[in-house]
Amino acid sequence: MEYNAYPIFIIYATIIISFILAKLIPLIASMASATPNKPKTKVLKFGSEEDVAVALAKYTADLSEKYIKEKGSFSVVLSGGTLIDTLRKLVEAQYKDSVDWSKWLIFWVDERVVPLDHEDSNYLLASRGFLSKESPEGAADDYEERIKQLVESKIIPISNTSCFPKFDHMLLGMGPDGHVASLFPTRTQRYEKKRWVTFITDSPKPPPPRITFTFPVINSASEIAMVITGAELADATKTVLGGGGDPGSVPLPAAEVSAEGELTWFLDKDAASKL
Ligand SMILES: O=C(O)[C@H](O)[C@@H](O)[C@H](O)[C@H](O)COP(=O)(O)O
Repeated sequence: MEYNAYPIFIIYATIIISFILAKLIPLIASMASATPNKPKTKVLKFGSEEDVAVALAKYTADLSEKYIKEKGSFSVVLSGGTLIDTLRKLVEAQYKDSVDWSKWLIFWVDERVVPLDHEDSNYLLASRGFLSKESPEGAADDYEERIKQLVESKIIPISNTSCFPKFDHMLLGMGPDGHVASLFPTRTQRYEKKRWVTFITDSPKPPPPRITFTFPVINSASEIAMVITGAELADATKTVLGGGGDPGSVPLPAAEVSAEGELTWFLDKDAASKL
């Protein structure tokens, strides 16, 4: 009787193919579901504004060391308002001498179009606590032109993803209405998609004339810290982070912030009280 090895071969082949498929299918499924480079968001809750200030100083000093080691400079974009005071720990002894300030490139995410010595100037606020122009439109054009010069001289890179300037670290505040920078819920500047810097002449938050980075620039940053302290921000924080807000309503500007690297929310107990 001729021994037919054919069925045995089929059985072995079926076993081997089944084994390979059992390994491959989960791998293909995980690769298909993986979201390429999905930016990360972290929410850190602290007991007090003082605790936020301590953590924010360490976070910023660590990023400063990382980026200066990687690229020889550290481009930092600051919001105005209470953020500057919450950065106060960075100029205390622990970091004052260890941070390589000479490699920092400091920018403002927005500025009030007032003389640099005006009480409302973010520059004055930062130059006091931490570091004016013709029209708001002219100031916006000037600021954008200066950033373009820094991009041309390769001091500020362009994001390969967005083709907008890519800052290392942005520190943003938020208003009770959910605005960030000078991008307000009820103003059109929040929808600007081409300009790097735009202007507003009727800011709901005084003073009315301001210039501001646009969302394409903000969302091209490597790291963004949303520094949110105080009970007056609890509602907006809940709307953005706690799934609040009316279904179908236009998201708050703060909800549209994303970083190409990591977005970290620093909340004190009061701001996080409704989460
Ligand atoms: O120039 C500004 O006013 C800021 O850039 C603005 O976006 C600020 O960060 C928020 O309004 C929060 O301000 P406070 O921290 O002062 O509440």
